Amino acid sequence: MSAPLILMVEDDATLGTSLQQRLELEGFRVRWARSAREARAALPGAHPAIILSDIRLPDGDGEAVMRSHFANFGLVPTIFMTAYGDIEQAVRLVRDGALDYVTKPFDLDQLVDRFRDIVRRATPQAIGAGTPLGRSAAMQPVVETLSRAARVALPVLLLGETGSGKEVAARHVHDSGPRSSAPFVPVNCGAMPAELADSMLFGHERGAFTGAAGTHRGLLEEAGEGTLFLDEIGDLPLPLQVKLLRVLETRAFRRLGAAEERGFHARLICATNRDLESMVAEGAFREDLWFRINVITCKLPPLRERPEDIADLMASFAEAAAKENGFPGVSIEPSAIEAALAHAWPGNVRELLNRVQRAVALGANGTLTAADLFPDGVDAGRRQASGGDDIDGSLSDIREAAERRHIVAALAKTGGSTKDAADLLQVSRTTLWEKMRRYGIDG
Ligand SMILES: Nc1ncnc2c1ncn2[C@@H]1O[C@H](COP(=O)(O)OP(=O)(O)OP(=O)(O)O)[C@@H](O)[C@H]1O
Repeated sequence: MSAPLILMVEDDATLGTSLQQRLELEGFRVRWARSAREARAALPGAHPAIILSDIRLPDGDGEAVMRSHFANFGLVPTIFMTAYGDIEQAVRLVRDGALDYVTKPFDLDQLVDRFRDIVRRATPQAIGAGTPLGRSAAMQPVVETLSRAARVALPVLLLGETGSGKEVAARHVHDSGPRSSAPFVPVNCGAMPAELADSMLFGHERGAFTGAAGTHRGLLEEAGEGTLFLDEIGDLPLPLQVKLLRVLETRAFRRLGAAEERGFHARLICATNRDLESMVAEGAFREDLWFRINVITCKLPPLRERPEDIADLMASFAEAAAKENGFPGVSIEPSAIEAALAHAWPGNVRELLNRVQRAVALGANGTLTAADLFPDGVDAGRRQASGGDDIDGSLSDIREAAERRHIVAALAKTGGSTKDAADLLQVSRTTLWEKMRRYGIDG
């Protein structure tokens, strides 16, 4: 795969040069436009993974460039660079579809981390049918429901906290079913600027509105016979909820400005971390749409409720991160697994992935320690896990939780061998089996 392309729009030669050098060092390709005119000329054929743009340009502003590009070619993750005083404009830009803005002078390390995250999220190869969703007891009913869902074309609604793996689950359903060779089209409903949302979803004909220079296929059309994944469906504005409902009822839609209808053939998967039922009760989400999308419902458990998966995920994230950084391999210290098991993971699998990637990239000697994983302090993680200074649970609850964590860590260290884990824990294999059964740990 070629290096991700960043289209940088910046008229300041000094800042532009240092950004270009640093980004290229980090493995990105950079195309540098020094004015609004150059950006407009470069954008249509460039297909950048990310746009990094100054707001004020000598011959215009980045805002106008972004709007016309989004209107004609769809959203591209865009980060604006602003000087003090442009903040109001930057906030408006984010509301209109830009991903974020940074205030000059900004921290380049953080910007590079952000870019990596954007590229990773947009790269589907890390997930799919081949991704083990999890071996834990809490994930088993989820895996079964998703496998059954893959075989039928009914709508699926995925619920769960942010970062718990809803998009991974959606791709899994798509990749495991008969539509796997057709497109999987993810749409972040929360990130669609209101005035472009119609055109992004349904497409438009040339001249359908000011600025519509050519025809544009919308996301419904892009999905073809594949899967349309509507992430953050709870953020879909009410007028669009009405339009989506009509599409689901008639299985047809119309491009903006078009006379004829087109068939909608894709399978629908929706996801949200919001409480749709309460939204329905409050009138913020249409009940009829909720009935339509809520056919097969599946709740992804938060990572803290599936501790048996933590060691597996750490191992696979560490291996991938080592490969990405050109390291021969990484060994994970038991203390790191212990610390991970004690952490509350408010950001779920995404937080684990980010922590492991950072730990592998910055750690030394090919070993991942608890301190690498929690540079902010292992104790901070523990406190969160146990709910601050509250003394919660009896002594035996706490002893059992610690015993369980220890067994999971030993099994992870021995690659699942109960014999070696029993040796490590200095108990008989029978004792180990009994405890595994009692704590619901898979062998
Ligand atoms: N089983 C898994 N195996 C590998 N990676 C995973 C797994 N589950 C989640 N991830 C990774 O964790 C991150 C978050 O997952 P995902 O985007 O699916 O979560 P989400 O619930 O859709 O989050 P949000 O609600 O914020 O959209 C992604 O980088 C994803 O690749």
